[in-house]
Amino acid sequence: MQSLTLSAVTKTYDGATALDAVGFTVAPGERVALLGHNGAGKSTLMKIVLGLIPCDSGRVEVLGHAPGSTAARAGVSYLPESAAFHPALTGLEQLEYYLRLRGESPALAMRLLERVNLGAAARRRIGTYSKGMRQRVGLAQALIGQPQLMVLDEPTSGLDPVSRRDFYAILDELAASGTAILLSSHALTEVEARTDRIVILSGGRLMADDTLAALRHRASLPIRLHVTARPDTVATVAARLSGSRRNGVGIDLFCGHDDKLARLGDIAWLGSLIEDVEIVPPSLEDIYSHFSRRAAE
Ligand SMILES: Nc1ncnc2c1ncn2[C@@H]1O[C@H](COP(=O)(O)OP(=O)(O)OP(=O)(O)O)[C@@H](O)[C@H]1O
Repeated sequence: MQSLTLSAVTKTYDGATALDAVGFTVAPGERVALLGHNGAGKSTLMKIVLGLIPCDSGRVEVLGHAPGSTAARAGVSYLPESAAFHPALTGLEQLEYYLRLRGESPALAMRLLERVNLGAAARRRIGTYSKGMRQRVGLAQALIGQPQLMVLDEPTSGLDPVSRRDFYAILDELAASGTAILLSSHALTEVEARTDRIVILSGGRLMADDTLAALRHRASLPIRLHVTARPDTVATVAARLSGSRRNGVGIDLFCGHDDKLARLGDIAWLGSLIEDVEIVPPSLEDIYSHFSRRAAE
């Protein structure tokens, strides 16, 4: 059974279409990134999955149940983009409060805070926390009850690079134990490395739904071969590798997937004139622009 199934989901606000026949699935243990420009429909989709708003038509199944039903809510957790907490409560008190609301033992609060690296600050008021620390309280809250599906709306905005890495390490652990994760983000570089599948929305329509490798293949964008020549050979190397672009001792060649090996052969042929070569595939940013642009055409 899929953890989340959306099929032909459509939603309009006062006649304006926010989601147009969107369909995709998230399997247990899968980490899926939901990408799209501002207004693409990401938050609308998440609200429908959480059962906060209904869709106009289509089918949504959350852990095999209707969104917002008691059974679905028991297995789903949510982290909004800017989690707001009571500034006068300590992190520990806030977590104990959420645990009681979910019918769990408040004694679990400290363990959850330690898991998100907030053990030392647990007895400080949330009003004194940084934005990153508040976001981690939000993550601790989302971990209550070992959710089977986590819905995370731009979860790493406001986190520093180390906190982001720690955050994704926790998501990896959860996914490894079978939790399905749907997260929206504008930080494409981090999503590229830390998710299994990419869903791209544009103007409420689904433009792409696949692994990064498959999207890369479909987009067939040029691959960059970055060649570093020895300082005294750069002009010769640039001339021999026709179609290249020079930048100091670096020389860039662009080629398609199918002629990559032939181009690498040309480079290898130059032997000791070359110091190094790096293969740079199109980034998620390039792929995202490709599929989003297609939507506008
Ligand atoms: N309550 C509402 N009433 C009317 N229109 C709405 C409402 N909520 C969202 N919309 C519209 O629906 C469209 C999709 O909005 P949504 O918030 O889902 O996009 P998003 O992808 O989450 O954007 P962002 O990245 O800015 O959060 C937008 O055109 C938005 O203006």
